[in-house]
Amino acid sequence: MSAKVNDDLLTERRKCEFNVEELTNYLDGGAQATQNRRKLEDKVLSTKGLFDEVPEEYLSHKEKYENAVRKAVVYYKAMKEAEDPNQTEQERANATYRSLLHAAVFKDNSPFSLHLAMFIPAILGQADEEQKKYWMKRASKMEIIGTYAQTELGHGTFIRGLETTATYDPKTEEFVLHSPTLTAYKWWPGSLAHTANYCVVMAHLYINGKSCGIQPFIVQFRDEETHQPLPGIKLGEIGAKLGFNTVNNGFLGFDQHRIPRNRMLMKNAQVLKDGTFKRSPNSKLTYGTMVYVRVVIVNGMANQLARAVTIAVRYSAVRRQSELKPDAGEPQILDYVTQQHKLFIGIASSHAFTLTAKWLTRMYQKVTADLEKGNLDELPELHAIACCLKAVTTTDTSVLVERSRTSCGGHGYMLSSNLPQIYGLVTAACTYEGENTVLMLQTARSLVKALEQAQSGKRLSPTMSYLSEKVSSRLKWDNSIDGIVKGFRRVAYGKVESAMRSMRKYVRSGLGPEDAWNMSSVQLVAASEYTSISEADIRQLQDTYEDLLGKIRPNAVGLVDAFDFRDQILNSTLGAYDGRVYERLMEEALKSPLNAEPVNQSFHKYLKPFMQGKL
Ligand SMILES: CCCCCCCCCCCCCCCCCC(=O)SCCNC(=O)CCNC(=O)[C@H](O)C(C)(C)COP(=O)(O)OP(=O)(O)OC[C@H]1O[C@@H](n2cnc3c(N)ncnc32)[C@H](O)[C@@H]1OP(=O)(O)O
Ligand SMILES: Cc1cc2nc3c(=O)[nH]c(=O)nc-3n(C[C@H](O)[C@H](O)[C@H](O)COP(=O)(O)OP(=O)(O)OC[C@H]3O[C@@H](n4cnc5c(N)ncnc54)[C@H](O)[C@@H]3O)c2cc1C
Repeated sequence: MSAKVNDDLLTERRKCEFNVEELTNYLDGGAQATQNRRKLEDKVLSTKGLFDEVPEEYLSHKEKYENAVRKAVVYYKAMKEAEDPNQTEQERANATYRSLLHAAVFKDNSPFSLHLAMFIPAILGQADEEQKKYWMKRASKMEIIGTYAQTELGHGTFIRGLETTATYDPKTEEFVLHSPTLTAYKWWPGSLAHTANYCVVMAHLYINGKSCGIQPFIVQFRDEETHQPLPGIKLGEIGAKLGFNTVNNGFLGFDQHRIPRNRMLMKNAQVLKDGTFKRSPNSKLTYGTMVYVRVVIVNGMANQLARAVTIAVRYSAVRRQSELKPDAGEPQILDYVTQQHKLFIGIASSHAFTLTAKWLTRMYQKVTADLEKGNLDELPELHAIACCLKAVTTTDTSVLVERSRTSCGGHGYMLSSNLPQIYGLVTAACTYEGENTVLMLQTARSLVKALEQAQSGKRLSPTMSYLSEKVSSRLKWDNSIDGIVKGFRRVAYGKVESAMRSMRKYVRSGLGPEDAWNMSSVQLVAASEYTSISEADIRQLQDTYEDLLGKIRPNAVGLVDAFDFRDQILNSTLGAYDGRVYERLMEEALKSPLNAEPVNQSFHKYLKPFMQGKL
């Protein structure tokens, strides 16, 4: 096997200064977890019918979807069969997330993703015990396929502005779902168009003409046998997109569609038979499914970034270009410090996101356990932090994946590199589950509140306590980890304080608080830094940084090998373990349908008559 591996990659692996397997074990959560994950991958990836004969990119829009449904079914069954009964559910989930197994099957994404990522979590988080028992029995076996239908044509961010109505009719003990306008149509939910037959719909509840806020309802919209849309349902697909083309995002309108009373998910708020409305202890609990997915996204970004950077680093070790020194031959492009600068930050960020995701997941689990006991104290903090980390990790990942793509030059533009598709997946996350600017502003809102509390002498939660630390305006720069953290805190404090000062200035000038907020919102999102780092500090930091790039250089291939993605999961001509980049590019090019015949019919139909002046 090693005879086939590219020589440069072999040399890189010999040069590596650390134990790659140890890092892999660390990422998996132990040596046993690595073994379990690899066993799962062996089993699932040996399943027949899981892979494409014709590359996904050469299929039509309709064929792509149909092929994705075919593969989703085979993949789901393979995953079920590969389940190890001796493992806990958490261990199985960890192995699945870490391996990114689905990426071996879908270069895009699965038409079942919303069922697993949102429909089931919405039932778990929003249904009462009886409802949970009934619906989970069906949903967990996929007897029904569901999605999460919140966003409408007219409103995504502003949930309180949703127009779909659910009007309670006490006579029949039913809710009447209705889309009063075009902009009330549900628009975007994945799987909605042709895959799912049920969904959790977020709609504005009215009882006796009185608004009772946005509530979740479980709605059947297709017949379970024929899959035909039910009466009162208007349904379709929203069309081609930058990515997510196999996810089957759809639209859905209701025309006075009736559902029984027990289809409102009633864990938090309830409607009794006679129409009595029992309020939720906190109206924001209805937004719980989104908080959960924001937490999951952070880990998803760490893995997708690791995948992109693995492809780009391996390619950069194989690719030789230009000259560094006369007559020294063409160097590996990984030897250019600019290339290291583009890529090593991706490796580091992936690790940072992995650790952050672990921390955030623990926080989520704790707050959720508290909520079950009726303690809502830490919900605002979880919301603020999940918003911020979702926004920061998706923004950074998009930038770093795109940088990985362009760092591969022309070959990174090829769909066969898989980098454009990975970009399509991660950039979507900047918008879905809360548009990033909007989420940053949610965090800013909590920070401003916290600073006000700090200034009035109140104690802050641990994650925001830096706002009450006494900070001198002239920080003495220190390049240690502690020093850098202190520097960040100083910058963060400065940003919040400056935004707050700006808001107060606008209020003093006569603006209302909402307008003052809007005027200061650029500062609130990315306020200018009153940082006290001097030019000399920056120069020193830059030297340290270049030094670090040099230290990482011999370990770069080892570091990405440690992510331990199989070739099938990387799904890339540029990133395979053996580095046969050029051979794979040619093999894939030959799969283009245009290469099936030496002369295309368009020559005789259009080009020849055109070139001969006969057209
Ligand atoms: C394979 C791909 C590669 C990546 C892998 C990733 C792996 C995982 C993903 C798997 C695939 C998933 C596929 C895609 C799924 C996308 C699904 C969607 O987009 S579904 C659609 C997703 N759609 C969205 O995400 C919509 C985004 N919009 C929103 O979330 C809200 O409307 C809002 C938060 C912006 C405002 O809400 P509004 O009601 O106007 O509230 P106000 O501003 O007036 O603030 C009032 C007070 O409430 C507080 N508070 C607010 N929220 C919460 C909370 N959750 N909790 C607690 N508190 C909360 C707030 O702090 C404030 O407190 P205070 O200051 O007064 O004390
Ligand atoms: C791939 C993909 C999959 C999706 N899947 C689903 C799904 O399964 N189910 C579902 O229900 N939805 C889904 N969505 C919808 C998604 O959740 C929304 O698109 C998202 O919440 C953003 O809302 P919007 O499109 O209304 O953007 P808008 O809110 O209209 O944003 C447009 C611009 O306005 C700005 N803006 C809006 N409000 C403010 C504000 N208060 N302050 C400052 N700026 C503001 C934003 O920053 C942005 O620049 C999906 C979206 C995508 C792209």
